[in-house]
Amino acid sequence: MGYYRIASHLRLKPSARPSPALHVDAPNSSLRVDLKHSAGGPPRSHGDQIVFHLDSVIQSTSQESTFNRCALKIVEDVLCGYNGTVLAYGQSGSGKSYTMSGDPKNSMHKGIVPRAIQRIFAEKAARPESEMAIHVSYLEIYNEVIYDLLSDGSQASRVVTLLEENSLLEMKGLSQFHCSTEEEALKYFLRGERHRTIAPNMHHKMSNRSHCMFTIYVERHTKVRDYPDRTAAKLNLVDLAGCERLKNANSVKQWEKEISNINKSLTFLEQAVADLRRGQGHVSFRQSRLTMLLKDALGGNSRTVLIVCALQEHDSLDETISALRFAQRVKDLKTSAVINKVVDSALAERQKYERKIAELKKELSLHDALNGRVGISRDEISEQRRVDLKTKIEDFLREKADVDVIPIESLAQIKETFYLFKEAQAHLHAQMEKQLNEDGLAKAHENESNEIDDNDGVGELEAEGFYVGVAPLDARPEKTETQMGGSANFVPTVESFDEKNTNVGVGDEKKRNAAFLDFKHNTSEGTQICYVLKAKKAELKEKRLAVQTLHDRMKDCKRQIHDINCLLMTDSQIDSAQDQSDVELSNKLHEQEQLKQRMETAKEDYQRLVTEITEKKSEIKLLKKEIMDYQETLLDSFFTWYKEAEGNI
Ligand SMILES: Nc1ncnc2c1ncn2[C@@H]1O[C@H](COP(=O)(O)OP(=O)(O)OP(=O)(O)O)[C@@H](O)[C@H]1O
Repeated sequence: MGYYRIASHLRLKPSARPSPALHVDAPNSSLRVDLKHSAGGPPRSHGDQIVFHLDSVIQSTSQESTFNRCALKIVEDVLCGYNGTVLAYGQSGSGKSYTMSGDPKNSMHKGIVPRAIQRIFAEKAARPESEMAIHVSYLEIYNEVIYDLLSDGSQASRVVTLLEENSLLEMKGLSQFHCSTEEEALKYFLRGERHRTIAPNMHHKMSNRSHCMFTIYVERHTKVRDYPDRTAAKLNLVDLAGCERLKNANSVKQWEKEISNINKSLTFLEQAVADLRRGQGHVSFRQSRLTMLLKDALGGNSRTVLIVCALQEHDSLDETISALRFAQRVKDLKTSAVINKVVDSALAERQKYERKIAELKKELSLHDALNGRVGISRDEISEQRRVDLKTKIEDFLREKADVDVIPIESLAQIKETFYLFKEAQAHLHAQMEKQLNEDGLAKAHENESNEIDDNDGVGELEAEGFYVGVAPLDARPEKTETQMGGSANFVPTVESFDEKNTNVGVGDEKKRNAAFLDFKHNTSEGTQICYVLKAKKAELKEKRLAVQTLHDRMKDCKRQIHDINCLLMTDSQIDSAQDQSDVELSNKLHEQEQLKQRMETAKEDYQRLVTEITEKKSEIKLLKKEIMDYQETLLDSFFTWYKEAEGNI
């Protein structure tokens, strides 16, 4: 917050007959009044004079340079976010309205208000990167009542209620209008001008009988920054009613009341200024509407300029001196203006918590230091720290002798430790999965090659003759060097049949087949072997069906493992998002735990099924071997029986 002195300018209305008492020293911004010429009272001695030092003395100056000298800086300040006030003060007819309003439609004679509007809209056009919202309001204080000059209703409906809460003023009933263009703002200003209370007096026909305040509200939003800059400032342009001597006024009750109210409020204004100059703790701003409205302009959040308008005619010398005294007093006042930032409540809340967190961290580190816990960090852990921690966890998991415990250092470290454990577990899981898949494939391959075609039909009779069938691959004997060409593992082929039965010619085939059927069904030996063979084949069929069922279950199990694995992979991706709450994290961990349990169970089932299938397969293998042995026995027995029978014949 900075303190700013109120600038005080004097504008003298051009006069054909200026008082000889007034001596302007424009370069030194001063005015000397020779009191010996002062109207009224006894003549003063020759040396009586007062010199008033101001910020500038403006005489015969254009409206444009008056604006540039007195008001431009304030308007620029408003564009930067400061509140500003330009106050025109002076006796009736001294040129206050000319200075503030002038002739708004005439480029040469337009006053401060239209020029301020022009400057603000020029800035809006020149800075497209800034969003500017401009509103206006216009009020007057007439006989101590505030009226909205922009409202078209009856006088009663235009009354504005002034409320004060926590030193902040609220004007209930004062309309504000948004203006998109300079013309629009000017249109509202002219509308308000038409509603002002005016009456003729001895100085001129259009004397303003009220204090008027035209306010331009500028809300600015700079878009280029990360954190947007929003300012909301207002420019109060005040045209005070002129003080007037009651004896000069036409004696009409209405006017007497007006003049008395105007003079009273101006007296309160002077009192407030005097209190402020004396640095009095309590300043009586509440004595009038005017002082309440000008509280900030005189000592609060505003950059303020006073333009005292004065007449140079000799018969107005007393009023001019009193206006100059006022200007001199105001010049010493200081205000405390600040840039009016619009607070983004969400941002403010965040900043508040950030500050709170920083304070708590400081408190914690102090607490740690007092308890001898040195080197504990509660900040996010660094990348290097993470790598170290990972190595430590890996050593811990490998049960390295020197890492039997991971010391707790901070909450962030505990969280990170959990993540790293999870990462290690996921890695282990992926490895196991890979291994399992490899094993599973190998086993499946092995199982497939172990498949036995039980439709070999060895020893069965076909319609056309004796069917020796095709032995499955695994039914073939593993040929060793010594076994090459041997008959230990007999495979019944036509050749081997012939080999066993060299005496049986091909031409006897029909006879032999009939004898084989006879042997199987009508001899006790053949019937017995066939009975056992049939039972063994039934058992084989049953076992194959069981293997098929186990195979189906194994496929289901494999699918289940794959699905759970996919879920676990998805979860681990979600987990990498850092912005999860503790509750979400705990739910996620719980879900993952359940998935892992399901995975364990599925894997156990899978292993059990693999074992069962392997066992069943070896049983089948044995059974097939037995069947083949029985088939061979059947053939051998048949040949023996057949030979004997042939011999008998
Ligand atoms: N600097 C100036 N140059 C030319 N004309 C001026 C100047 N100042 C004032 N006038 C003229 O003097 C007349 C009175 O001025 P103005 O209405 O501004 O006085 P005022 O102080 O506002 O009076 P009141 O308080 O009674 O309303 C107007 O006709 C105005 O054009």
